[in-house]
Parts: sequence; C-alpha cells; structure tokens
Amino acid sequence: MTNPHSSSSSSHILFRAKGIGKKREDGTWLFRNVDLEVKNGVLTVTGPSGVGKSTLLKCINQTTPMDEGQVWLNNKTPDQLGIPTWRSRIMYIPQRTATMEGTPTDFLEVVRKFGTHKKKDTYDDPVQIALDWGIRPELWHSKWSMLSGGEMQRISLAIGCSFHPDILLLDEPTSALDEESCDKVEKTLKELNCIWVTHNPQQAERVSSAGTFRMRGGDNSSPSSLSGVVVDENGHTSGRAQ
Ligand SMILES: Nc1ncnc2c1ncn2[C@@H]1O[C@H](COP(=O)(O)OP(=O)(O)OP(=O)(O)O)[C@@H](O)[C@H]1O
Repeated sequence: MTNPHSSSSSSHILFRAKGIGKKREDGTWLFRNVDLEVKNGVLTVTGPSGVGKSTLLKCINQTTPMDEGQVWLNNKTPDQLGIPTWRSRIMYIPQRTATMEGTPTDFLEVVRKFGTHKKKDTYDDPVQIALDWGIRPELWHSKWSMLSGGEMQRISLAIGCSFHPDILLLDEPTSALDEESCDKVEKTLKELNCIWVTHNPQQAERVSSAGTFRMRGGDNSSPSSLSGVVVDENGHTSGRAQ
C-alpha cells in the first residue's frame, strides 16, 4: 500500500483541528483548546490514562460530539462533506473491537454494502493485508467471539487500511500484539496518514513523522489543564503552554 498523500504539496494541510474542547458529564472540561495539524504522515498522541485521548479521536471522527472547536479535512468541515463521508475519510479504529455477531467476512460485507466505498476498485483486499501480518485467511470466517485480541486487532486494522481513508485514527493499534506482529503492523501503518494514540514512548519515536501531541492531565476541572505541543514534519513546534 502506498500513502496517497506522500507526494502532496508540503504546504497543503490535510487535516486541521482548531480549539477542540470536550466536557465531562459533570460540565467540567476533559480537554480544551486542542489544535492539531497534519500535512502527511503520522501524528502521535500520548498522555496519561484517562486524559481523553480516545475521546479526542471520537470527537475528530464525529462519533462523539465536541463542545467547542472545529475540524477540517482538506479545508472541508464534517457538515460540508456529510457525516458518512467524513467518517469514511477519517476512519476510527477503536482500541478494542466490541464483540460483534458473525464473522469478519460478514462485517466486511455490511461495511461495503452500506458504506460510502461502493466501488470495488476503491479498496484493497483486507485479507491480503492481514495475511502479511500473520492472519490466516480462514480466520475471516471465524466468529469474532472466537478470535484472540491480537487477531481481532489486526483484522480491524486491515479492514480500515483496505478502504484507503485519508486519515486513520488509531487507538493503541498494537496493544494486543507480540513484538513480531507489532513490527509488521507498524511498518504498514507508518506509511499512511494517521493520528495514532500510543502509551509507548519508543513506539511514538519510531512512528511519528508528523510530530507528537502530548495531552497532560492535572486538574481536569480547569479549562486550562491541557497542554499541547505539535511538532510538524519540518520540526517546527506550535501549540500552547497553558
Ligand atoms: N462522550 C463522553 N462525554 C464525556 N466524557 C467522556 C465521554 N467519553 C469518555 N468520557 C470520559 O473521558 C475520560 C477519559 O477517557 P478516555 O478513554 O478518552 O481516556 P484515555 O486518555 O484514552 O485513557 P486510556 O489511556 O486509559 O485509554 C473518562 O474518564 C471518561 O469518563
């Protein structure tokens, strides 16, 4: 697989988020004033447990509403693109796939039937992608409930990659993998455009090509509790010290 944006102009901003904020149920800010920018490559997101990394990805994907801020893909907002198209262009792969009915093949059929990727020539074969990561083809016909965490993780990632989204939102994508499988998956994913949550500093160093955004905890009831630093692929830093 190739990165469809690797040859894009270095000044073109593929994805931008400005002032994203999300409140907890009690009305306090979980995070606020998050600015992100991806021209191409991998932007990693790190930070302590519970700081809101997964929620940030869900806000970007528009599966969870944000309380403040705006996001753009190629200068278009989710409203301009329409939510189904937005979610297919900025595809979220959750940390753990909820146990689903049926098999991965059943799921793939449903996604292809109802998704925005209807034309066969617009996607790769996920079975082949996963095969390169050590997933035997017959596993695609096993019930999800019979698959190991690492098998589920690789199959979900292969499905996501197969649709060529503009950006993949990855929530600890290798958390269930052994070192060898992790190496193989990383090699594929780091060639794509991703916003990649990881707890592993070594992994962040290996895969970040578009910088690292560090979410910090502290007093999350304060609107100024989050500090973000974005380093772009040219090594320029932006963001805010709060
Ligand atoms: N839709 C939501 N609205 C408000 N608060 C939420 C929502 N979803 C999750 N939260 C809260 O956000 C907090 C952070 O959760 P989240 O899973 O985003 O953290 P995280 O940084 O990804 O953690 P971990 O590293 O442990 O996976 C949780 O305490 C949760 O209660």
